[in-house]
Amino acid sequence: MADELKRGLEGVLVAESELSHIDGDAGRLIYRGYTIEDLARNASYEEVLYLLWHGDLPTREELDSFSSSMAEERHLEAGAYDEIRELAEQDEEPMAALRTVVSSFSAYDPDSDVEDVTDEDVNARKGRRITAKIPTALAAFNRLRNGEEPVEPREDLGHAANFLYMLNDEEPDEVLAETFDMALVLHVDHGLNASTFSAMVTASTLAELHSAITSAVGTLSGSLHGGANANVMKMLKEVDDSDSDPTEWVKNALDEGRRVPGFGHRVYNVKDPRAKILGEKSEELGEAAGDTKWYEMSVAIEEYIGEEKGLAPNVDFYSASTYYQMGIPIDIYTPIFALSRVGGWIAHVLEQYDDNRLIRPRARYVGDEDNEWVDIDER
Ligand SMILES: CC(=O)SCCNC(=O)CCNC(=O)[C@H](O)C(C)(C)COP(=O)(O)OP(=O)(O)OC[C@H]1O[C@@H](n2cnc3c(N)ncnc32)[C@H](O)[C@@H]1OP(=O)(O)O
Ligand SMILES: O=C([O-])CC(=O)C(=O)O
Repeated sequence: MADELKRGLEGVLVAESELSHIDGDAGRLIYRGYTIEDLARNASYEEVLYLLWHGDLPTREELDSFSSSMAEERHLEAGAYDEIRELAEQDEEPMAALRTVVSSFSAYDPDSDVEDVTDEDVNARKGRRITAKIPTALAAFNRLRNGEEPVEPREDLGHAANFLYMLNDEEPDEVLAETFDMALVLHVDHGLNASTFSAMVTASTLAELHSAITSAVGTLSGSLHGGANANVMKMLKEVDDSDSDPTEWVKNALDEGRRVPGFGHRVYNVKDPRAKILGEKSEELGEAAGDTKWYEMSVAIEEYIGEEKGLAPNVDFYSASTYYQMGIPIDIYTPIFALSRVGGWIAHVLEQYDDNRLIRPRARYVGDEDNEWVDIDER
């Protein structure tokens, strides 16, 4: 057995996947062979979900039927609303609230007692339900913590537009709906990122889908992963409030040994292609509002860190100013990442079930050997 230690599993191949591929030197990302640029420009979130879950792009008829079957699952049971109300009253942190709610979805899932956790038809239904209900739960949580009543989902709106409608109790205009839909497409899958791997590890024990997705939500929340998008916006606001030059501010942060959120990546050695697309969106939104301050500040930081540290922005860097300009509260940026990424988690869990082997690496033991037992009263 090889004894080479790979800290953080860097570069280690642990599975075969047909879902997404990252060329980290070229800055290229594909889902099932389609470039992220083509998908972002042309496909809806539902269309990409279908591609990931079913293997091919849907025909118009297939997409209509798939989208309706998702929309039908958007509602939440009364018990789920009670739980969300309680979490909002306790002022729970949004990712923790989401993790709890996603876990509890299994209590209301009509397929939860099916014994074969790998059953494809059952998992297709469970996957649709989990993905369809997360936006409803997140929008309800956000409203309840602000003292507002939840807005019931509408089945006549797309996945992205319906979320914004439930969040704001107002149908979004076309620009907002399309921008949000594109952001969901950009975030849905990304190889074996930490949260996806976490879902796969859980599934590999033959735990069922809700457990795998709950593991993944917890893993996404950390500041080295999905949690970085909210930290980027907090940083931009801190820079703005300090009235200092963005590059001066970042220089100080780096001198203090701080990590700058939204920069660096385990796989990309160049700019993340998703950051390019989101950067353009951020600029467009700023221009439409007549204020490109956030975009310009971001560009100044990107240029400085590129020159000084050779680090490029990842997906979280420009999603921050994009969401901010859409009026989305900063502390739900990471739950929104989960709202999209759940589609990728499910796709990878289905692949895992399809060709399962328990995931169980080893650690090199560096602890004591041959200690003598000492009775408790003699220690
Ligand atoms: C959706 C996503 O998950 S995208 C990633 C989101 N996370 C962030 O944006 C948080 C900031 N970024 C980081 O912390 C890292 O770049 C990670 C976690 C994304 C990747 O980490 P790793 O592949 O393990 O790289 P590692 O942590 O070894 O960093 C390599 C070097 O670059 C430096 N570095 C990496 N990212 C940053 C950063 N954002 N700011 C400052 N320095 C950084 C490290 O300090 C390290 O330098 P050293 O070798 O002198 O110690
Ligand atoms: O791939 C990764 O390690 C992190 C990332 O960009 C993502 O999950 O989208």
